[in-house]
Amino acid sequence: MPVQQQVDKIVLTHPKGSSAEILLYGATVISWKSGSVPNPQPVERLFVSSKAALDGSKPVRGGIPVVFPCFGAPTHPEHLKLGQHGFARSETWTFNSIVMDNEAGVSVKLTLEPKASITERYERPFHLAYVVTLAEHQISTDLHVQNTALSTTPPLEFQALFHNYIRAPASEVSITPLEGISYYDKTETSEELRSKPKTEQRATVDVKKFTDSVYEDAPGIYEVASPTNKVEIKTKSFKDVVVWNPQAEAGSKIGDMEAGGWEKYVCVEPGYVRGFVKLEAGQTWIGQQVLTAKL
Ligand SMILES: O=P(O)(O)OC[C@H]1O[C@H](O)[C@H](O)[C@@H](O)[C@@H]1O
Repeated sequence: MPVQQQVDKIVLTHPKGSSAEILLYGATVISWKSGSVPNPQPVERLFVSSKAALDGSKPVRGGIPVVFPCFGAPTHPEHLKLGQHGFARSETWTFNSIVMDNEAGVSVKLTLEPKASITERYERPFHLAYVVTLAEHQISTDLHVQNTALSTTPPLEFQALFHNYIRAPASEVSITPLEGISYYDKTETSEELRSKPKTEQRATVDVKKFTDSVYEDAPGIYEVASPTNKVEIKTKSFKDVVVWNPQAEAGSKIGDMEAGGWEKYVCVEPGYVRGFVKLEAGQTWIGQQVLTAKL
């Protein structure tokens, strides 16, 4: 069966051999196994910590967590009761439907609407739909945000981001093309330095040291390359991208990170995180990424 509905997750299987697993908790993609043109045998492309909780007790340390409506600690007045990265990654979504099931792609839709656990911390009405589509060498994730409020209310203001943990040796991985793009360095020691933009000088960005960089107005198409995995990330409506690897310096302090886990991945996270999307009542915004296995 190309779409298998289990108690806690949806498993997608493509007729050409690729597969994906989506946890209903957080709509988190926790596995994407894909071959590529040069290497047709499917292999795991995402990193999930062996210490990650998959039982809904906390956001998943790995895969593709969905960040909404705030990135990092909340700054918007409507988000102040929310935790880091908002609520989308820590709520259980509903399996809505199979969108497509053929050789071109196997696609499902999950949804999230206001419920008590959300409305006690966040008052704005919204409808989220998340469409995950698996193709032979690709997975795409589309987040549809609808402002379901009455037309007299002010726009819905939010941030959104896909927190991709791409499996790759951190000592060898490079991310391109970010040269010349301005970024905010969250590893800096003071708020003053963290809020001062720097300009990326490197033709290829690496994560050999603790890295937490928010690139603003980035190209929207990236290559994450290492000797064992190469993934292209093509995005729509996400003007920013975050590159994060904690290395031992910060990684050893993360409770659900396996020992040395930071050596096995890089997070390359397309998002709209500098400023806010402003969505008028009745309107829908779509943020999208397509990940393509290239090696
Ligand atoms: O530990 P989490 O809440 O999952 O956040 C993990 C990381 O997410 C992003 O990459 C942020 O830029 C980092 O500052 C943060 O440490």
